[in-house]
Amino acid sequence: MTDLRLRDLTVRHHGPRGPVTAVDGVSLDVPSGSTLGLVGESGSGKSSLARAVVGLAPVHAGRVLVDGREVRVRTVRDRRRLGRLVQVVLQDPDTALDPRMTVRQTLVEAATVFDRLDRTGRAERVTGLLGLVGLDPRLADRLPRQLSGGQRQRVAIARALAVGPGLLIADEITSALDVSVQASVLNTIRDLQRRLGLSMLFIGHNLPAVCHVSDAVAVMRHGRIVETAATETLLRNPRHRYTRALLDSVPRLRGQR
Ligand SMILES: Nc1ncnc2c1ncn2[C@@H]1O[C@H](COP(=O)(O)OP(=O)(O)OP(=O)(O)O)[C@@H](O)[C@H]1O
Repeated sequence: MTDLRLRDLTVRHHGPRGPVTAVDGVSLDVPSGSTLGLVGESGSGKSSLARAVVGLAPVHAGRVLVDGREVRVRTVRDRRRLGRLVQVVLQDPDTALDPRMTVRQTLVEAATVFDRLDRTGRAERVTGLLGLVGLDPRLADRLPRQLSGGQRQRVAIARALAVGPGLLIADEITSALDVSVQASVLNTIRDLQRRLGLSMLFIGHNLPAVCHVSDAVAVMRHGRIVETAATETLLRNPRHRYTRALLDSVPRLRGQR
């Protein structure tokens, strides 16, 4: 079990036209074993926040705390050490997976980063991981291009789980998928989070999808958090007008309330 806390986190990129403050003094908590949703429109800074947690975007100010300890990713060794606790799954499985590696090779590579496994152990781990994400073990010897988008995303999730992390950051993991498979991938990630007792930061722009998997939701706009509340509370009684606007732009959700 792993908890994540951000304190006054500011992320600043150095763009061609000068510095861009993508995340502006954000504080949030992902308590151990729970899911915090982070929702906001494109460009609100969600990915910059996620990337900063794992050292892929520059922390300009503020602190990232994992299990109460401040994280500073400066070296490959730092990133490796953090990877044992925190794994990220990104939007596009096509670019995340190596096209020349079979599913088995991808999963074995991830599973043996920290653990030594013999032949039997490797085979068992691959089967176990595929089962966890709802994939048929017979897909193990396929290449990514021989899988559907949804299957590829499940492989990316399995790879993230292979090291046994305590915290998963899911950044728009269903956005690139066909609408027809989005719900099943959402359900899979929600079940996994519960079964494995993972902590999760679930990032998306689709409020119903984010609410579906999250215990609490933080709403982000222009690099700032405008509202954080338990999911039920946010849906029933949104306080910020931007949250209300997000809710009102989803007719299906309004029908459900
Ligand atoms: N590497 C970078 N260099 C310069 N500017 C960047 C970089 N990455 C992001 N930005 C800028 O930071 C701001 C926030 O972007 P970010 O991708 O974090 O938002 P987002 O909410 O994740 O949006 P999206 O869902 O479209 O990815 C935007 O103005 C974006 O143009």
